[in-house]
Amino acid sequence: MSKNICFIDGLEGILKYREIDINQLVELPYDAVSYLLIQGELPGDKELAEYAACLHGEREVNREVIDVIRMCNFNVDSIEALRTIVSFISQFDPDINDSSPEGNMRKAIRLIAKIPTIVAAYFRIANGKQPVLPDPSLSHGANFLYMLRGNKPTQLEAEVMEKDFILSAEHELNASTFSSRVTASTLSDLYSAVVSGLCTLKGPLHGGARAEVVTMIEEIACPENAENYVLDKLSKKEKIMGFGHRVYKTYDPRGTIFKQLAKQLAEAKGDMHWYNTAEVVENTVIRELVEKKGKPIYPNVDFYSGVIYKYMDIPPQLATSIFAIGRVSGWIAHCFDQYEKKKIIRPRAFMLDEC
Ligand SMILES: CC(=O)SCCNC(=O)CCNC(=O)[C@H](O)C(C)(C)COP(=O)(O)OP(=O)(O)OC[C@H]1O[C@@H](n2cnc3c(N)ncnc32)[C@H](O)[C@@H]1OP(=O)(O)O
Ligand SMILES: O=C([O-])CC(=O)C(=O)O
Repeated sequence: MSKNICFIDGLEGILKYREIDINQLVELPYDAVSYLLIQGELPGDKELAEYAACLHGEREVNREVIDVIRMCNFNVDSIEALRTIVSFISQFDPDINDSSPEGNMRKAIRLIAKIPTIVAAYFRIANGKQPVLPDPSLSHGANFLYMLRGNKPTQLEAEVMEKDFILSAEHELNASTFSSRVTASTLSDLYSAVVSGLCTLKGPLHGGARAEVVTMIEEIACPENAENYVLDKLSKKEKIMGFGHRVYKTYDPRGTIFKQLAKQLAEAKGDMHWYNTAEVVENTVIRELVEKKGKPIYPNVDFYSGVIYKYMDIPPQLATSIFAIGRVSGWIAHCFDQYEKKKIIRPRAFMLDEC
């Protein structure tokens, strides 16, 4: 059942994937969480080894993909390229016309495995460098950073990236997952459903907020500027990116974990600057909106993840695509659930009044 994929208590700030709390999930490898979401239960050692081997073996992309990346416009957000290329690679998938559960699983593995390679290759080519071949011996997070930079990340950076993918992987019927499900509900193929998800994730009210957070932290530049920046925005009735949530009326549990990770990275790098800037933003928003106005506007999943990207030298143009690397497992879990239902999603227009 779709409600079994994810559980959110927006008042208590509890999040579970398949009945397992996010605080436990974040200690697992991304491959295990991806398996859990898609297969419905945690893998045993043998299942995990097999699933990981399949994923790691499917990371490479073909020559044509690199040729298309070279034709992209590098002055816009990377999600423009990612959306196009995911659509492009569907033509080369030998299972594109096989909608059996087995065919869909093979497509799922290729999508989860190749999206990080596409994002990293885009980044390297955009910066005048050659793409780096994936390293099958590395975890999802470590391999992504390796393909991005051309050298192995520190253990902490690899762990933070892995946890970012896990924390971003699933969130019930958020806008992009809903979009993917609607596409799957017509029995359209998995690539089309993932492209729908990517198009919807891009918006700044949803996954696009993470890129805006990175830009905002850069613009604020130092903790001394942060309070006035927030007060100025609020006085103009503008939103502070990375805050607020339709479901959480308390602190987002992923926000708490991301905040700890941001602090760990800041300490390890001996540079508290971005973390302290973010903390003043948070304290000001909470004082002005929660304490003075009683509005439940706390940091969401996009706030401290954006701060982490500052510490990992990840530019805003990559932030939404990196979110998608994690979220694709959630989209696929929902699509598989939807395929089983074999029922088209077709709400009536009056239902939009309640959204
Ligand atoms: C992965 C994700 O999608 S997580 C969300 C990522 N998006 C963002 O961070 C963008 C900023 N946040 C927002 O725009 C919103 O909080 C959303 C889209 C996440 C949720 O939207 P909704 O549930 O529709 O809340 P809505 O936008 O109506 O806001 C309710 C009130 O809180 C205020 N508010 C909500 N978010 C913020 C914010 N980030 N900054 C300032 N005020 C805010 C609104 O101005 C509104 O005030 P009002 O009642 O006085 O008019
Ligand atoms: O659930 C939502 O509405 C937004 C979302 O995707 C998330 O918080 O991860």
